[in-house]
Amino acid sequence: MSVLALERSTAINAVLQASKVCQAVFRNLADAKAITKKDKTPITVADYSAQAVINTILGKTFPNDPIVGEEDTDELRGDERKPLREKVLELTNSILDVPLDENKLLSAIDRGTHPGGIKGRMWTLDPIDGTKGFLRGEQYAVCLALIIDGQVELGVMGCPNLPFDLKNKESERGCLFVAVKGQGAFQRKFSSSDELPIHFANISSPSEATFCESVEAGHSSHDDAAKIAALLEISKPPFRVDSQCKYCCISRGDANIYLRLPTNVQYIENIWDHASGSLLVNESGGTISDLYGKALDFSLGRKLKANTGIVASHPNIHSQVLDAIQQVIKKENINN
Ligand SMILES: Nc1ncnc2c1ncn2[C@@H]1O[C@H](COP(=O)(O)O)[C@@H](OP(=O)(O)O)[C@H]1O
Ligand SMILES: [Mg+2]
Ligand SMILES: [Mg+2]
Ligand SMILES: [Mg+2]
Repeated sequence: MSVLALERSTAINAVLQASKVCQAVFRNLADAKAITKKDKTPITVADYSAQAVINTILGKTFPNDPIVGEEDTDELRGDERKPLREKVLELTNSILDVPLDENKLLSAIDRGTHPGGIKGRMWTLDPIDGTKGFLRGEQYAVCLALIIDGQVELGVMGCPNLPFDLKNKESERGCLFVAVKGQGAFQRKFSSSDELPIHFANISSPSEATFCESVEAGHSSHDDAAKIAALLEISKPPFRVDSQCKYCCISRGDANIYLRLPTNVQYIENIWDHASGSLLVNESGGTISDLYGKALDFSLGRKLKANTGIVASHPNIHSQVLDAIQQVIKKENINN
C-alpha cells in the first residue's frame, strides 16, 4: 500500500460527501440565506454542514487527528439561531450514515478549532472556499489537506461547478483534484473514480501567459495585477475565478500564473485557503511562493503569518514574475 493511502481515500470520500451537501444547497440557492460572521464575511448552511460531514468522516477513521477548520459554532448557538441549526442538522443527516443529534452536530463542527502548529499530524479544512462565489452561483471548492510536522502531505479539492474540460462548454461539471507529496497530481470527475495525471502547461515567456486572480477585488488587488501584467507584457485578459479552483486551473494548464496581491496590509492568509492548492501546484510541476519568493510556511498556526500574498507559476517564469511584483510593490511603498 502506498504512503498515506488510507488518508487519501478517506479524504476523497469526505470531500465528495461534503460536495453533495453544497450541491443540494446550490440547487436552491435563493433559499440559502447567508449570515455574516464577526469578521464580516458570509457563511451559509452549506459551509456549516460540509464542515460537520467532513469532520465526522475524518473522526471515524482518524479519531486522534486534530482539525484546523475555518468554521466554528459561535454564530450557530442560541435561541435565535435554532431554525438555522435545524437546517444544518437536516442537511448533514441527509448525507451521513449515522444521524447526529444537535449536540453531536455542534461538537463535530467545533472539532475544527485546533490552533495548528509545527508538531505532528493535523488536517486543515475549508468546507466551502469561495463562499461569495457560491452565493453568486459561480465557482467554489471544498478543500481538505493533511499537514504533518508543518508540511502539506496530502491535498484534496472538490470543485462542483468546474467543467472537467474548460475548453468544451458541454463538458461535465464536478471535478476532484488530489495530490500526495512525491506521488503527483491527479484530476477525476465526480461521476467516475478514474484519475488522470495533470501538469502545468509548459511556457517559456511570461508574455504568453494567462494569469488567474480572485473575482473579488477586495481579496486580491486587480489594479496591482494589471500593472504586473503590463510589465510582463501579458496581453491576455485576467482569468477571474473564485476559490482554490484557481490552483486547479493552473495545475491542469488552463492558465499559467496565480496572483494573490494583498489589498490591505493587515490581512494574513489562512492555511486552509492555500494548503491543498499549494501541494497541487508543487505536484503538477509548478512553483509557489509568497510575493517575496519565500516558501509558504504552514507550521505557524491557523494563519500564514510569515508570508505576504501568493504567487504560483511555471518554474521557467517564476523569477520574472517575482521581479515584476517587486517593481510594482516598491513603487507603491515609495508613493505611500
Ligand atoms: N481581505 C481579504 N484578502 C484576501 N483574502 C480574503 C480577504 N477576505 C477574505 N478572504 C479570503 O478569500 C477567500 C476566497 O478567496 P477567492 O477570492 O480566491 O475566492 C475566502 O475564503 P472563504 O470563501 O472560504 O471564506 C477568505 O478566506
Ligand atoms: Mg469564509
Ligand atoms: Mg476559504
Ligand atoms: Mg470557506
